[in-house]
Amino acid sequence: MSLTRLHIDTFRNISSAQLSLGEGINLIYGPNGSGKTSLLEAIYFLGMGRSFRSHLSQRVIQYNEEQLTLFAQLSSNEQQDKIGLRRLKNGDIQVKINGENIKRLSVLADTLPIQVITPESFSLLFEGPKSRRQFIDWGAFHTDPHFYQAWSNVRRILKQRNQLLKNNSPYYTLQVWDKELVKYAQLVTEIRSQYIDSLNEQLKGIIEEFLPRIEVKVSFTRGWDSKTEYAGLLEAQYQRDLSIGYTISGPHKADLRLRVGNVPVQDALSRGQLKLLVCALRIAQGKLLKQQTNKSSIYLVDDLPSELDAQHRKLLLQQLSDTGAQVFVTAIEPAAIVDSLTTAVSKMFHVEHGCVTQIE
Ligand SMILES: Nc1ncnc2c1ncn2[C@@H]1O[C@H](COP(=O)(O)OP(=O)(O)OP(=O)(O)O)[C@@H](O)[C@H]1O
Repeated sequence: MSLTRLHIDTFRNISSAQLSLGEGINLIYGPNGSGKTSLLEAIYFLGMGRSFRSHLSQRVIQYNEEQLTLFAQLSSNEQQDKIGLRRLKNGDIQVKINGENIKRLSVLADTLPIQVITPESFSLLFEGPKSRRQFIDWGAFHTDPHFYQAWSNVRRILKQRNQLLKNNSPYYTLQVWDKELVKYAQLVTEIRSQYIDSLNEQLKGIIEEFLPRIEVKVSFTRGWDSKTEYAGLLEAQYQRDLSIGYTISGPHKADLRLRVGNVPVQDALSRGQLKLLVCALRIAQGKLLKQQTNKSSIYLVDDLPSELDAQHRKLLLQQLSDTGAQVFVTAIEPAAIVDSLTTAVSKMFHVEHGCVTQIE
């Protein structure tokens, strides 16, 4: 699966661009502040309905403009799909797939599985559990059709439950919610756990390439003590939950644990090694997606040369090529990427002051 065409209108400093894209590696180069990351961000926005840089979506609309428009043509297994997205300054978002209005952004995410590797990526390991949970849930969402609904239900029920706790409601009023919560929490946990097991299998060979002789263990914590039954725990923790007005344990507290021996990776690996580990995790996700669903990810790789030495840059590009995925990679100088590739670049784009030109 790959994007064959991309049209961008009034997105950050890109006023207008109509691009014909290549299947393998698409190299985007240009000076600082030219709009390279904005181009990657536009692809991400089209797949997720939000930015990977700013949580304020209106920031991506070009200054003094009222809206942004994105359009892409997607080719997968003989099928051609057209995706259009318009985001207005007032917050409205309109999405169309093959001319049909789409109400849920999850349909977009399902259509375009996007992976991002940026200089900020390694925060996955350092920031709070939210980004690590998002990492697990990206895989759970794309590989299990039941995950999205089960996780949406968990979040909805937790919201109701927390409201009841804030209102000092007696336990029996929570019980009916808890029954449902337990059911969906178990399903979410099962899917996440299975996903992490499969990911570990994929990861072994990839880590050997990226971090030879280092044994990284990836495990999953469900968000409550694994020896305790969730229903009983919710009842036992009712007074505590009531005092803080919030459900303290559950799948919303799940986390990914990454260790070398018994030591957390952030204390055991160098900064560069941590970045390689994040790359390995992303590649493993892409390979697993392909294996389990026959879908390919689209990789957005920002500012690669500044992050890795020449040998590891080569290794990462090789591994990305091996996934068969479409890759968009940015650099200030094209040589930094071209010299690290064993295969030819599929398409090359030069960006300057928001103007994107294809180099023949
Ligand atoms: N909403 C907006 N409207 C217009 N221009 C914007 C908007 N938001 C950001 N910009 C400008 O867009 C430019 C492009 O930024 P971008 O991060 O895409 O550049 P880049 O080529 O990736 O740079 P670098 O190599 O330094 O990472 C910046 O100069 C920024 O000031």
